[in-house]
Amino acid sequence: MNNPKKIAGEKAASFIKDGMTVGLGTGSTAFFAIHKIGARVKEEGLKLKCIATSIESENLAKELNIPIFGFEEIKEIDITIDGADEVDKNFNLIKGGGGALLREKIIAYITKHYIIIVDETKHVESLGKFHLPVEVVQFGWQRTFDHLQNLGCEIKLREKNKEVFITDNGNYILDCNFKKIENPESLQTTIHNIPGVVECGLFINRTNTLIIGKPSGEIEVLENKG
Ligand SMILES: O=C(CO)[C@H](O)[C@H](O)COP(=O)(O)O
Repeated sequence: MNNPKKIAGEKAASFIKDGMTVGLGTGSTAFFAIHKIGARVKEEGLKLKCIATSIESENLAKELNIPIFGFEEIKEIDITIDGADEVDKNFNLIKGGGGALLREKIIAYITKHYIIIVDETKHVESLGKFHLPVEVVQFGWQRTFDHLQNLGCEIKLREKNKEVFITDNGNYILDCNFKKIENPESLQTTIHNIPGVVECGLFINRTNTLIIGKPSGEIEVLENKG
């Protein structure tokens, strides 16, 4: 049995070429891509400029001697490799299961080639079985909760180790269970209009390449031509 996350992550790392600026994703699938990039930096002497989507990924990259830069130096990214919680047939995503959605989205929006790596269980017909993470400011979060609930979802304030989970940006996450999201684009607009919302985990029209790892060892690479 192959590890689908590992083979997808390692395949994605093979897209990176010497001299590129690279966005490093967050989560257990991105972990394998970052490790492979670290190995390529060490073995092939690749010269890269990398930026991470979370403190966790930045720390991992530093351990692997991957050069990390800030936004003072990086205006545009050649390739970002990141995981996702769900990917629909139109390449739209739910992200933020690991709580890094805001930084992930900022990085996605300056990326020329956005590569998403998943195992096949995450490739779905339509989004919504996975809860939609919404990052909200702490001030008045209960009222932001009410506005979101009025959209017809069940919501949980995210916790970790029995404490309220705090993002790298000092905010809370409300996990919104919509069951099925019929129109991700219009839902994103509606959520963005709620006061207190910082960002939501819908990534519309961003993915260029989807890499799906399977336990058989097969890797499917789908290009978004839309
Ligand atoms: O969006 C994310 C973190 O905010 C992750 O990319 C997403 O949750 C997938 O994680 P994993 O690869 O561990 O299943």
